[in-house]
Amino acid sequence: MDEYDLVIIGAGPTGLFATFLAGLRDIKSVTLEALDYTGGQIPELYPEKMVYDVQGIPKINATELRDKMYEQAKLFDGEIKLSSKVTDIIPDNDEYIIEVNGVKEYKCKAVLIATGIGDFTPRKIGCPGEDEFKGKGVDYTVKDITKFKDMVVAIVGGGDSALDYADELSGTAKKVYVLHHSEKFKAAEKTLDAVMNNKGISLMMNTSVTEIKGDSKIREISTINEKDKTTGSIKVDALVIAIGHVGKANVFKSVNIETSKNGRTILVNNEFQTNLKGIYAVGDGATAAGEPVHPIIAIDGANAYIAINFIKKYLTPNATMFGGHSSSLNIK
Ligand SMILES: Cc1cc2nc3c(=O)[nH]c(=O)nc-3n(C[C@H](O)[C@H](O)[C@H](O)COP(=O)(O)OP(=O)(O)OC[C@H]3O[C@@H](n4cnc5c(N)ncnc54)[C@H](O)[C@@H]3O)c2cc1C
Repeated sequence: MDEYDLVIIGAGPTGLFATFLAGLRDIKSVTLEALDYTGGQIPELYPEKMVYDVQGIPKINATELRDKMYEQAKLFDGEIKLSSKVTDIIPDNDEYIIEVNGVKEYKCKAVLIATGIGDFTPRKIGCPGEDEFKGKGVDYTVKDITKFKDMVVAIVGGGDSALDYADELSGTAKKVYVLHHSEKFKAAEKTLDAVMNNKGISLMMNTSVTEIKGDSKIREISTINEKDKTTGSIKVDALVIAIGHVGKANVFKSVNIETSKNGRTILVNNEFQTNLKGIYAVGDGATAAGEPVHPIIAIDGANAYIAINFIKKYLTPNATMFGGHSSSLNIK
């Protein structure tokens, strides 16, 4: 069994930065990622979007940002293992044994959980036809806009993802509908403005999808107005269901890690330690307040910086808390 000081679970933006930081602080680490690629939400949910809110980078394509994060993570030869889903964390005296894909693979002194929104299980509508037409016109993300060229597309949802997709697709699709079950959207002001001012998008408030119909592919959706209960139908070529993910803080059966009331995030203290000694959590899937207040790369990264410093102190009690400015470290 390979032994490490630290096992980092998840190679999304937070896990990648933590990998770099562990190297910066001379912590022997391995990062385990369930998927066969790194970057977490970026490749999964917005590979083609531009990102503007990373310090020092005015504007960058999300996939390019992920590639740079990977390059940074590998600066100190930090080990990153793909297709490695952590299925359990087993206490072993003061250490932990990490089970990967059902097999006990690693032993470590500390664990940093950076599993974000989990394994990207999309929330479903739960109507007839949803499973039948999945992949035959029913999608849960938009990864390639060109796939929707000249199509009539209905998008279900009222948050940032749904409205972003609508705005993006309106330039490529023939027609875009947004169906939202309530009368208020839950999106950022700028996103909302863009959609409200986009004449290519038809907004259908208080509207839910009740059935998805078709033959070898989707042809039509049935709808209901939640307020006056009138029913209707729309002929569509594609349906994008963007109503979030079933976020569930990872449950590792051999340890009882405390989570928020809704079970979606792991609770941490101001050192990013969970209720268990030696197990830390950071990123979109960890919070002191129940829900992540700022689920963005810069904040998650800053928190990873603090977490790694506390982990360093945990592993080496006489180490200094701050490892020094990177510009002073003579990194080759
Ligand atoms: C549409 C959209 C646009 C966004 N735009 C921006 C933006 O412009 N700027 C910004 O700063 N932020 C943006 N974000 C948010 C940003 O992507 C997240 O804050 C960030 O991805 C969180 O990183 P994370 O590593 O904590 O979690 P995640 O990105 O969710 O990554 C977690 C990783 O852990 C892995 N994992 C889960 N369980 C296990 C397991 N048991 N074993 C091994 N691996 C596991 C997952 O496969 C995943 O790769 C956006 C998010 C979305 C959805």
